Amino acid sequence: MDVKPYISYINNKMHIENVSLDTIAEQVETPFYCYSHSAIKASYTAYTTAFNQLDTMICYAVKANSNQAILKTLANLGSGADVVSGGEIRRALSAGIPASKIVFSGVAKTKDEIAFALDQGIFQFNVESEPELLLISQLATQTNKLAAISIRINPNVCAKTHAKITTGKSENKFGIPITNARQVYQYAASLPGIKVQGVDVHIGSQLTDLQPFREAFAKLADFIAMLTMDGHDISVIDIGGGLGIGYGENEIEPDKNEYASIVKSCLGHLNCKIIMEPGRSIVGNAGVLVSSVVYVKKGDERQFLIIDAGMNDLIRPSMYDAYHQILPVDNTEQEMSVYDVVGPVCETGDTFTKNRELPTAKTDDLITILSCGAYGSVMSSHYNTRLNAPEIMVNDAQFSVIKPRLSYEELIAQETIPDWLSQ
Ligand SMILES: Cc1ncc(COP(=O)(O)O)c(C=O)c1O
Ligand SMILES: N[C@@H](CCCC[NH3+])C(=O)O
Repeated sequence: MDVKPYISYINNKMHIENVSLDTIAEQVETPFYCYSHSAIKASYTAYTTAFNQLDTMICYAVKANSNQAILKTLANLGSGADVVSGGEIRRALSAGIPASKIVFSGVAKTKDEIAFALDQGIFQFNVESEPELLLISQLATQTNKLAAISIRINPNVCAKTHAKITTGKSENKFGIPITNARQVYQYAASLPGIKVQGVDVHIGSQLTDLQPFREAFAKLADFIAMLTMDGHDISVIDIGGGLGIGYGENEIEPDKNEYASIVKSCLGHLNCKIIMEPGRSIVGNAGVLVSSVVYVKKGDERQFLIIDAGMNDLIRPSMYDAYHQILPVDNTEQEMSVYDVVGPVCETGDTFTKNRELPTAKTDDLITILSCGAYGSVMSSHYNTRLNAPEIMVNDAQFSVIKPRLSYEELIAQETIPDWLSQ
């Protein structure tokens, strides 16, 4: 029985590809993240297939999951990287993604980060403000470099997604309002050390309705036509990321072919290189979080399934009220119970779901939280001095630990007590 591509029940045990999750749990201990190498490859390839009629470069959004093994998987497929910090540039380079395929987004690029990116020779800066543009120009001029830039346009489009991950409305901090972007392009063209090569847009994340993309890309096409009339040579269009995934059971995912045809119909006639920055839609459904039941606690009104993964491991439910499917690793239990699934952290918000009907569970049973490959491990913390959930990658019948669990000693050793405090 297939749960997601490359995640299925074989002999009543949930498997990622051909490895049973309980086999991994015996060796690694819960909680842990587990990713399917083949699922990542399949979603990347779905993009290249859908976009095969356009000149495209996929720059995987590193923020979604920046583990070196994930980046290496994508580097091997030819992917570039969309990065938002000097740290992410270093991660991408270290996994073998060449600087010539790196685009640098983000509203707060610092002097050091810009200098490093210039030094490495990245493909382009996606500029988000005038002061940033000036700083890039100054740093490029000082080092005799030419910085290729796109300006991120804020098209003031409603992305119809969660308010906390909407980025293309005028009240959001991202990009330059489309209403004054034309002047900013003129300003950019007047600056030394700057090569204006493109236009960039990213309106939000987890978009399941494609209409907002159509709206944004149509605005972008008109805007590019105006830039061309103004004498700018626009050869690159960065359409950002944002394509959503199915989190619910049997939820239909937005179709990549339909997305590609929208891009083609809105922007194809401009004959530019199309950059895209997908994150979640590459890794989101390729990963799960596996956890054990610690206790089943009966309250007056509710029954709590207390598990050993917490909001420090996966913050999406507490932060965005995000829905994640929860399934047992062993699916033989037929009886159902209603639970609030909660973690060990001392916060009421450490709740994965409320009133969810799940197979009746007991201490030590393994459960899986699905769709955790994106914005899972990368957003985790050590809150409550909890050790990180290790990350595992499965490839067919083999699996490898791609990030180990730190020990308590290693965790505590990251801090120092000043001499003047020691007695
Ligand atoms: C500039 C930029 N590009 C790409 C992404 C990746 O988005 P997603 O993971 O929704 O594809 C984000 C995150 O929303 C982003 O801010
Ligand atoms: N962290 C968000 C996505 C943010 C996208 C980054 N621009 C999530 O978990 O859904």
